[in-house]
Amino acid sequence: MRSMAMDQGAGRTSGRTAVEAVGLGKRYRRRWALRDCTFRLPAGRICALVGPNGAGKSTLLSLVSGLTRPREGSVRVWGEAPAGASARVRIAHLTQDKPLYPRLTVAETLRLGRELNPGRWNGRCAEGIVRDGCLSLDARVGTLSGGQRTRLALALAFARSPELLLLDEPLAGLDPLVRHRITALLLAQAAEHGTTVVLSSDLLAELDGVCDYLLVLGGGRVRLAGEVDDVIGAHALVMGQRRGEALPPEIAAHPVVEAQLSARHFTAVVRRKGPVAAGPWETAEPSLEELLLAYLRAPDAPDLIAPSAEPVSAPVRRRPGNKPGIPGLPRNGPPGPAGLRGAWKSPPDSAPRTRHIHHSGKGAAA
Ligand SMILES: Nc1ncnc2c1ncn2[C@@H]1O[C@H](COP(=O)(O)OP(=O)(O)OP(=O)(O)O)[C@@H](O)[C@H]1O
Repeated sequence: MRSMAMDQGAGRTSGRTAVEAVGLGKRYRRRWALRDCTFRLPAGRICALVGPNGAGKSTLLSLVSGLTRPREGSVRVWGEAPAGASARVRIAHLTQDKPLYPRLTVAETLRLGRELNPGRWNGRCAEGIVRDGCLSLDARVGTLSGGQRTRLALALAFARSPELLLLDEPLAGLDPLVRHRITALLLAQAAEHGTTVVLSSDLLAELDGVCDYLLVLGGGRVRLAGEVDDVIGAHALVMGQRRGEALPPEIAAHPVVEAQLSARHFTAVVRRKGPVAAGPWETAEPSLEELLLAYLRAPDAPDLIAPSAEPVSAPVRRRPGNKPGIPGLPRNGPPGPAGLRGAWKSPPDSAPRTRHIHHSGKGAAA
């Protein structure tokens, strides 16, 4: 699936900036939901927005769509304030509850969409999406399944011809087959119309191959941002036989994002400072899912803002201890054996497992 997104994206990627946030913060009463959020999303990307519950994903989408105003900092969409009239027509925001009128039929819903969006309603697109899902035009929205409602909501969103589409967990609650169909629909439509998409999702395994850009939030801040390939390429997954209490020093010499030690084996995701030394262990590139899981399990691991995600208008303010961007590493270090990723899915032994070691800086497992 990765190549699918990359191929579709390649032709429409440009140097333009779709979204740029600088020091963006939102506070609800006494608590910050999002703070010091700085990143750039280039146009034409399919960006995964990932983070644990309460990380601020919905808040960020609302700020980008202009639904909510920031408490501090700024966000620009196509260089403009998102709440302004000219930016607003270029943005579609599908919130988690996918607001639709249950008493209207599908046909009435599409008619309403046309009436509310004069001059920029693509009826052929909406009808095509509805027809491909075999939705009856006479069916009442209240009787549709979750997947059918999602399809109708996406039909409304794409028919508005947005240049930026913000989707808040559009795949939640759908069965795997429907998720696959909706994802394929999303990729095809985004490719056809050149839409920049931000897709919030906790279905980590399904983001690989769909998204070519990554924004990971945690604790109300940006933890990872940039091209998926750049971010993955800055890390290594190392696994081998355990010999002692700690990780081998050659591996612990790299900043350890997360390490797991079982009775006989260790696995670690490290931020590579250079090639990982050869030794009695295997080194591979982590999959997107492995990398995301490592960061989600290690909330104190250092943030990584790739150069591709640095705003043009202002430098990224780094938290103490965080290293800048990706240090121009050669990709991949020593290659792992073929099929390693598949094998990694199951634990390397069945001994009572696992000790998670989280590091915020230099690794030295204890
Ligand atoms: N309207 C609101 N009033 C008060 N607090 C809010 C409001 N909306 C969000 N919050 C708080 O802001 C924080 C971020 O919430 P947000 O919904 O943006 O996170 P999220 O990453 O989308 O979470 P989830 O994955 O559960 O949807 C949470 O602590 C939440 O309780």
